[in-house]
Amino acid sequence: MKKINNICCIGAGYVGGPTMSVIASQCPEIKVTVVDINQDRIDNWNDENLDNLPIYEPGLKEIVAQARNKNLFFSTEVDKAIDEAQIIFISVNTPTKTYGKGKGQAADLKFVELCARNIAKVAKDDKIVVEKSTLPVRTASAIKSILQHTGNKVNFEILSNPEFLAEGTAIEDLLNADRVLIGGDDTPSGQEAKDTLSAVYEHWLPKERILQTNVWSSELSKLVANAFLAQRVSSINTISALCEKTDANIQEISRAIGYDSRIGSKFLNASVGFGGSCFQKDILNLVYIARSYGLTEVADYWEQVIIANDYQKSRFAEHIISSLYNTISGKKIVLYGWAFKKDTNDTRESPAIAVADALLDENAEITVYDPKVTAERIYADLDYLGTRSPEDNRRLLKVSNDPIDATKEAHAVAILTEWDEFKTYDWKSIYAQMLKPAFVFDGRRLLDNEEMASIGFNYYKIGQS
Ligand SMILES: NC(=O)c1ccc[n+]([C@@H]2O[C@H](COP(=O)([O-])OP(=O)(O)OC[C@H]3O[C@@H](n4cnc5c(N)ncnc54)[C@H](O)[C@@H]3O)[C@@H](O)[C@H]2O)c1
Ligand SMILES: O=c1ccn([C@@H]2O[C@H](COP(=O)(O)OP(=O)(O)O[C@H]3O[C@H](CO)[C@@H](O)[C@H](O)[C@H]3O)[C@@H](O)[C@H]2O)c(=O)[nH]1
Repeated sequence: MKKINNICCIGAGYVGGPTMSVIASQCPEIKVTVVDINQDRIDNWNDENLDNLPIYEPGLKEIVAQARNKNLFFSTEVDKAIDEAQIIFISVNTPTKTYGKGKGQAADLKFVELCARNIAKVAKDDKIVVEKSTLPVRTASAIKSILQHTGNKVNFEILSNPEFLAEGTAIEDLLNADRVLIGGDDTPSGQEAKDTLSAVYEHWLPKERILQTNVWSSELSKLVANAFLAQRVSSINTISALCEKTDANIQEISRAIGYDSRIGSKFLNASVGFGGSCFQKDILNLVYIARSYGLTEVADYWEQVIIANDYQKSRFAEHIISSLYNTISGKKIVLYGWAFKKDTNDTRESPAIAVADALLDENAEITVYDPKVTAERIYADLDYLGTRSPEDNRRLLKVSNDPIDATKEAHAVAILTEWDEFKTYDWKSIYAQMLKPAFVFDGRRLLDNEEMASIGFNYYKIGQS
């Protein structure tokens, strides 16, 4: 088994940055270089002020402070890092395709292919190439084909090592992973590569948690894990709609079913819908793959998870509109939270974007407060939808840094992210300065019904009538 002292990771994003920071902090003898073509991102990773790191994750800046410029480096010198590394992680983005065949469903693999071509061009000695990005099943064969046709006699072993961290808990998830999955060929050199990568993780994780499979099982397991998790959220969210009609309480239902050890209690929190860069993208990809093999029933089954999620977001927006007497034109509605979940500044596929867009369609005057998301990001998310002009988005939607001041003369507050600080606000003072009747629409089930009602609010909690 090879002794590893040099690792490179292509892609300094939400996965590459935290994952490599943890590897560097746990493996002091290994030099870890994270490279990216985005100069701004790399500059931010190298910023002396650790509050300017491009990603916010609890515990991340402490780990970066400990390892950066010792055995952890961030750089745009992609070729040099590839050349020096024994293991190369590919951790670039694999978004849903926005063009051509598979548009709107298949994963766009152009960035991954560019990495493979770059590795093929630069490598002068044998390398282990690790798919860290989430990829459709059988992508490794495309990477292998590109790498094996370089004619430079370099031997490449391709491994699949999907990442299971969740944002907001990335460092904890990495340090204490339930499992690490490593897929590779069952040949002697494939086995050696799997063991070599396994030894890196064994610096801090027990060997039993490192699972080895063939490449295809590993690639597909990642899509399936996300599909199962998202399915639970959609399942509980569909039942939240039924609860609102029947006087049943979704929290009591989650508790009642979660006590069944076969079902388990996690991922049963009803919400305004799931967001994040992964769930929707990976299920769409699974649906696309199933359809491409002619498995229509399989594809339809999983597609329903996305349809139910879209329904939950629009149902929430429609409830706001109907509660405010079917007209919200010119009414001030404050959105608490824009990130797709708490403790992250990531807004990709955040349900807040869809809810805001639906309210703006009705000419509401929106004010957004999020403790970690910038105004620039919020406008970029809305402009990307192309529903209305950037000028209209800026005219109708304002971003505030003061969550309490934002509620002055507001008709309603809608809670869209479960930031802990929302629970600590003085809701009596908020009530005092809002227009009456004052409404709170709680899409994250954060606040207490009785307390909110006793203050005087018309309080709606998703999943409860
Ligand atoms: N975000 C998550 O929580 C998460 C968790 C598990 C898995 N994943 C998967 O990991 C992969 C990466 O996700 P992410 O959220 O880190 O993406 P990201 O967009 O945050 O980061 C990707 C980075 O790759 C860089 N890049 C693209 N092409 C490049 C090239 N040719 N050379 C150098 N750099 C290049 C981009 O500039 C960007 O900084 C995706 O496949 C995703 O599905 C994400
Ligand atoms: O009971 C729940 C649990 C989650 N959510 C929502 O579901 C979304 C996704 O949450 P979570 O899974 O915690 O965050 P992600 O960072 O998207 O992580 C998922 O996607 C990653 C990218 O593939 C995987 O690595 C992780 O294992 C997987 O949990 C968020 O909008 C949550 O608010 C709910 O509404 N109710």
